[in-house]
Amino acid sequence: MMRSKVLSLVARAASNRMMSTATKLTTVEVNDKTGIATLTMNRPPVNGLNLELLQDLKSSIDEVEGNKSRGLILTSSSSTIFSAGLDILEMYKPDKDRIRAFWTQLQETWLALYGSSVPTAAAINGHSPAGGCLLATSCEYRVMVPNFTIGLNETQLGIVAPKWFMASFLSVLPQREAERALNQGRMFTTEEALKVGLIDETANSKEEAIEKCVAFIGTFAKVNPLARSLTKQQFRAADLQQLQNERQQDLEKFLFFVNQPAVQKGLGIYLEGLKKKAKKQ
Ligand SMILES: CCCC/C=C\CC(=O)SCCNC(=O)CCNC(=O)[C@H](O)C(C)(C)COP(=O)(O)OP(=O)(O)OC[C@H]1O[C@@H](n2cnc3c(N)ncnc32)[C@H](O)[C@@H]1OP(=O)(O)O
Repeated sequence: MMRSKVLSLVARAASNRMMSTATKLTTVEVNDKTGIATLTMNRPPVNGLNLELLQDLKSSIDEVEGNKSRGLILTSSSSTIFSAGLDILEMYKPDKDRIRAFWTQLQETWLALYGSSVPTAAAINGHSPAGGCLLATSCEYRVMVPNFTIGLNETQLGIVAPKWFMASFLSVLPQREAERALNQGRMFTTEEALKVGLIDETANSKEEAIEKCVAFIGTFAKVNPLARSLTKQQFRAADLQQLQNERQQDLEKFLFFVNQPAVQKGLGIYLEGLKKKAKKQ
């Protein structure tokens, strides 16, 4: 029996970057029986990671860290999309101040999720390109529903994944597979992702994916929580420290890159393609 405690009701949804409405973008529900928190992204239509969703994700992760949950499961309220990755509208013809806040928030959210002290798992119940894959690979375990795709497709958009995106990817895949997939901007089907080790298990539904994530988190039931979390943090310390040390340079590098006319042009063409495809459907 699940007592649904909505711990994080967050405001400021913005499907248009200038507009804010009082919609919650993430919810956290803690299961009374298992003590495990399910963090659900809820920014239709595709859980595009804009500034507000990233802020909400970060505060939800902080909440889970603070409420003594036994683990965190990240999932989506959509039936077909886990997350479409970064909201391209944040990067295309960007507002100067907002894009700084956006990238800084992305860094903070990644540091919180990748460095989380609680066991983390992703129930990937839909497509998970780019930033969506970053969130999934920041977790310790991934269960994915069939007929979707996952991967870091940045090169397909003419952009370059930063080092810390690569670090998350490399924490899951061997260097050779990771390098090839990133260079190709490859999107893996669920089956391909399982074969290569990008995901750990498949499940036939979101519910089953969550059950499998719960079972993974349950494997730590008899492990000392402090020893477990310190061990995890030691494994991840170098990646986390590298971004901490280079946060300002990473931001400036991103701003320089994204403002290049050729990059702006590429993003514009990519967006146009997405919109045309959406209209045809
Ligand atoms: C130096 C920079 C480093 C940056 C590092 C990371 C970069 C990223 O994360 S960039 C984002 C990369 N993401 C993608 O390439 C995914 C693009 N989207 C898709 O492939 C599909 O939308 C998806 C498979 C996720 C879902 O397909 P559908 O269910 O068929 O939906 P639609 O394609 O019809 O999309 C609906 C609606 O959403 C808009 N959309 C989709 N993705 C994005 C996005 N990432 N950012 C902004 N907007 C997005 C799409 O244009 C449609 O809009 P409307 O036409 O207005 O309805």
